[in-house]
Order: sequence, then structure tokens, then C-alpha cells
Amino acid sequence: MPSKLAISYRNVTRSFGTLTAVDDVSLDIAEGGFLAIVGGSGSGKTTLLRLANRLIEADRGTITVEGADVQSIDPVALRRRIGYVFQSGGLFPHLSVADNIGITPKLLGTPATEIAARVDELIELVQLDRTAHRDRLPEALSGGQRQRVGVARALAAKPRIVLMDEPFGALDPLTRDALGEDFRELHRKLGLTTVMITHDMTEAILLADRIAVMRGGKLLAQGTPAELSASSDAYVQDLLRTPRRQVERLNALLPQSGAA
Ligand SMILES: Nc1ncnc2c1ncn2[C@@H]1O[C@H](COP(=O)(O)OP(=O)(O)OP(=O)(O)O)[C@@H](O)[C@H]1O
Repeated sequence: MPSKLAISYRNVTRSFGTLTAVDDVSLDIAEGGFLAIVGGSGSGKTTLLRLANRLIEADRGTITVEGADVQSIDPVALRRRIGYVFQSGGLFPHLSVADNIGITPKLLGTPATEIAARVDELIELVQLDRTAHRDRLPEALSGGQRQRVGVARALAAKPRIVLMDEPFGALDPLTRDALGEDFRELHRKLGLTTVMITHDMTEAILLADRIAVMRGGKLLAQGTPAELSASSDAYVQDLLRTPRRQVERLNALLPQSGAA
């Protein structure tokens, strides 16, 4: 039986003036899937992502979320069902970590004691320190910690789908790697469907099950890392060159683990 779709784009187009940011894209994301959207600056990645929760509206085509046309769902209700993690964390600077995480439950009218318990649970889930971080302002956190708060906030209303716009892009490589791994584990543990934008093909290969490649608003290719690797498209092969080179360099420089 084919798996159910969390998000489905059918012939979706969105223009800004004369520029077609997303051009006739059809793409399915299965429930429980982890899709990375890869592509150069201005290729339409953010526009594609934001069409799913109606932060941007399509000019043409159809988008369904869990089987329902997004046009039939109130945008605010839709955004509560879909967590969103911004590149820079997107935290409210004047609110504490706890208040940032609890903002959606608060808007939903959840009782204060329930919010407090949920916030504590989420702080643990994203591996922050409850005593040290709960009452801090975002400015008193590292970039990695801020992104952990951003993830906790996105999960506060228990969404089944999470959209992430370059969530780890501004972080140093070690923090980025740790956060990526931790999020991948959360994705698995919570049974989420995740769509993540990244500039970094290596990150996409390491974290995602499937990769969609955008170029000039078009969906150029999609598939598992192995399927993309077999693609004859020159741009796709170009994108794969960096991870391939990294593997070769690392294999040449590091002693093979487990070698006799
Ligand atoms: N609100 C807007 N008004 C006008 N043009 C826009 C708007 N939003 C996006 N665009 C244009 O649409 C194109 C696609 O933008 P988009 O942000 O989707 O690309 P992207 O692949 O996410 O880029 P980046 O990696 O730099 O964030 C770009 O040329 C951008 O300038």
C-alpha cells in the first residue's frame, strides 16, 4: 500500500512581479519522511517551503497537507499544525526561553500550569538545561542553544509536520553536526514529517531520506541520495562533487577505523 502523503504539491507556481520564484513544481512528501530541499541562493527553496503553510500563497496549482487542500484550511490553524523553524531562530528577544517556547500554547489558551509542564518537557527534549536556560533571554544563549529553543518552540503545539529554513546554517560545523543529529533523532522519536532547506549537500545526504534539488524555481531532480548520485544532470553532479571530495579527502587523511 502506498504510504500516506503529508504534503503534496501539484503544478504549483508562484511569481513575484515578472520573476517566477516557484515554477510548476510537483512534489510529494510521505508521512514520516525527511526531505531536504537543496539549491543555490534565489532558487525558490524558501518560497516552496512557505507555500505549504500559506505564509506565501500559490498563483497556480494545488497544495495538500494530510490530504486536505490548504486553501480549505484557515492559515492560522494550518500554521499551528505545522511547526516552523527559522534560520536565525526567530525568537522574540524580549521573551525568556520559557516564554518563547510557550507562546503557541499560550495563544491557544492552554492553562498556565500545563504550559509550564510542556515547556519543561520541551527543554529536556531539545537537550537544554532547565535550571540554566529556562529563564534566560535569547541574547544570553549561544547560536546553537538559540536554535534548540527554536526547535522546541516549533514542537510546542505537537505538530506532525515540521518545516525548517536553513535551521543550522549559521552555526559552526561541530554545533551544526550535533544539532542535525539530535534533530534527526527527534524526527524519528516523534514520528515527524520534516522538510528542511539547506545549502549544504553533505548535510542533506547525512540527515534526509530524500533530497529535492531546486534551480531557477524548477524542481530539477528528486530522490534518495543514491538515486541522485545516479542522475545524469550536470548541476546535480556538481552539487554532489563537494561531498564526494570530502569523503575522498577524509579517507586519505584518516586511518581507516576497524582496519586490520
Ligand atoms: N516577497 C518577495 N518579493 C519579491 N521577490 C521575492 C520575494 N520573495 C522571494 N522573492 C524572489 O524569489 C526568488 C526565490 O526566492 P527564495 O527566497 O524562495 O529563494 P531561496 O532559494 O530560498 O534563496 P536563499 O537560499 O538565498 O534563501 C528570489 O529571486 C527572490 O528574490
